[in-house]
Amino acid sequence: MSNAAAVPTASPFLAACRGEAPSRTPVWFMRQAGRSLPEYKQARAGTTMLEACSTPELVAEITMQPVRRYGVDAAIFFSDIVVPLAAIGVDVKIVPGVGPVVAEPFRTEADVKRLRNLDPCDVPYITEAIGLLVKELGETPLIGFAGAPFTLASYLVEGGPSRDHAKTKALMKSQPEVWHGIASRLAAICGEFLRVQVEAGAQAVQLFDSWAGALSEADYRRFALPHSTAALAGVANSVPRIHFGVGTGHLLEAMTETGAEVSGVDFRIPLDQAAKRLPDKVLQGNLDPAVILADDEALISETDAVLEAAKGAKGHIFNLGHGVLPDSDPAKLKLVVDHVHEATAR
Ligand SMILES: Cc1c2[nH]c(c1CCC(=O)O)Cc1[nH]c(c(CCC(=O)O)c1C)Cc1[nH]c(c(CCC(=O)O)c1C)Cc1[nH]c(c(C)c1CCC(=O)O)C2
Repeated sequence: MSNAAAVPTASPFLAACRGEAPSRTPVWFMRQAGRSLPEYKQARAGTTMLEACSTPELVAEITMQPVRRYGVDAAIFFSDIVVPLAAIGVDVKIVPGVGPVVAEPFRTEADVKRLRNLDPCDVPYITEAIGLLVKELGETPLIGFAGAPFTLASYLVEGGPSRDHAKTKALMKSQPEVWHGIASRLAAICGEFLRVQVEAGAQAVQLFDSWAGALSEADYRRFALPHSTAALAGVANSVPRIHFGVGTGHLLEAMTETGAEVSGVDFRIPLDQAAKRLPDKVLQGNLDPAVILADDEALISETDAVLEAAKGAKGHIFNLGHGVLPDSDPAKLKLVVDHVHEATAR
């Protein structure tokens, strides 16, 4: 049984996710916990990212930091998309300033078998951290998340971050059965990772297919969509599901076929255009993260432009169009939260 029912629908974030009229437009930020916060740097000192992610008290503390500071309408669980891979024994490290690096890349039939299923017993620290958070968060909902199979597979196949995803695309085209083997195992792992978080008390989930925008629509449909759909099916009919990718303007409609209730829109597509294309979806987004570094006047007018563009949508959750940049001033993020709340209070 999930604890989702215990959360009052008074949460503006959950009301918006369900397509109901919230008391104000809810706001949260992708990557709201992290390097832009001095208290984060202090909490993380002397601990690697993956160590931090498996220490429940630290996970709970870091997840709470942006909630306390900004008054956002949702917390995002402090973890990383590679945590479930590390949990099943994949030799992956998160290198500061680089990202996930995989010691032995996955490229053959034999490599498919290196991906075993995730068991809830592999991630007791996730269940424990969420238990701590549900108590501390009170009425603020917690968003669980996972990386989508394509984005995770890109790290596994390339061996690390990649601009062009060339080895991944080459594998899809030349050995589709190996590709589908890797991606379907990743879908099972992602689905289970989401399920563990929901069972522990996460009230919504976001599937990050950050790099899906690198695929043509035809390739997305053939090589990524079935696996993302399978991953999200693990938590269907239990909590609202948000689906997000970067540079995915050409995939907006295709990505909704995963069944996600909320479509995350990056900053390249105006929300009024997204609303016309996705009339049945609640939209999340999409202030350009770079605008947080602009002066206050520009920041407020760009924030208002996002709110205005979202008016034709079925529902709107205010967010950035991708993650908070490390140089962001926390005071500017606070300004955006307060402004959205004041401008939209009903
Ligand atoms: C692609 C991806 C990753 N991780 C994630 C994605 C998808 C989102 C996106 O498109 O950005 C998801 C993620 N990673 C992290 C969160 C935590 C919650 C939050 O949104 O605040 C979330 C939701 C923490 C993190 N994940 C990471 C950090 C920074 C590590 C640190 O502070 O030492 C944080 C706070 C590390 C990480 N992990 C990853 C990258 C590219 C990096 C950056 C490496 C660097 O530049 O240092 C992989």
